[in-house]
Amino acid sequence: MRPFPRLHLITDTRPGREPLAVVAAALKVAGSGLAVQVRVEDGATDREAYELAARVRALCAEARATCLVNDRLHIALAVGADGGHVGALDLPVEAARRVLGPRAILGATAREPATAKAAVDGGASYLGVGPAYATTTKDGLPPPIGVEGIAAVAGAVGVPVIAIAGVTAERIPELRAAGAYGVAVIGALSAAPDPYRATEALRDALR
Ligand SMILES: Cc1ncc(COP(=O)(O)OP(=O)(O)O)c(N)n1
Ligand SMILES: Cc1ncsc1CCOP(=O)(O)O
Ligand SMILES: [Mg+2]
Repeated sequence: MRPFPRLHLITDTRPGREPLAVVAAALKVAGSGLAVQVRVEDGATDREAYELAARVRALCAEARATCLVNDRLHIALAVGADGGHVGALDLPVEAARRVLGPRAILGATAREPATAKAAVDGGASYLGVGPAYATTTKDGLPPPIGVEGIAAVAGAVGVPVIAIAGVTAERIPELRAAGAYGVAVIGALSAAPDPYRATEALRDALR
């Protein structure tokens, strides 16, 4: 079985972004060390989400990388993704586990130890923990929990903690020192002038 990836790239489908080009560049660098999470804007149709997920899934399969789908678990199943990710406004973790089945990868969002433990008890196989730092990528987030918050969650659970929000290559050492297994990024790759080079920097910082 592949080791669980430490670098998670979440697709950026906002206007002007090029999610598939960014995914292709990141896969060239990180290959099986990458998980790509297909995330579309709330207003996207299921058809749009399916078409993007099917293309990402094919690119991931070629590179032996992990493919996850955010929120829309029927699309994860439809494209044969490796799993999905749910948060507080999505299916409850237990229900998500029933939908995906016992072997799928299931991520859940948590920002503090109690919800993290409940998610693991409900069947989460990894946790997306944050916001670690401030970010402009997503509106309406609660205040950042910082490396202390990451450490509190990482110390409370036995599944991989993936730190999210405002993550850069420079911040990876302190996140790893706090107990994060890996990181999830949008802007660090999607807004990079050279996503290939930016993936190299993230990958090297995670080694
Ligand atoms: C790895 C990872 N961590 C957290 C999230 C956020 O999920 P959620 O809280 O459900 O918010 P949306 O991404 O659905 O807007 C994530 N997607 N991935
Ligand atoms: C989807 C999501 N959920 C919490 S923060 C976030 C976006 C993180 O984006 P960035 O890596 O650009 O800060
Ligand atoms: Mg969600």
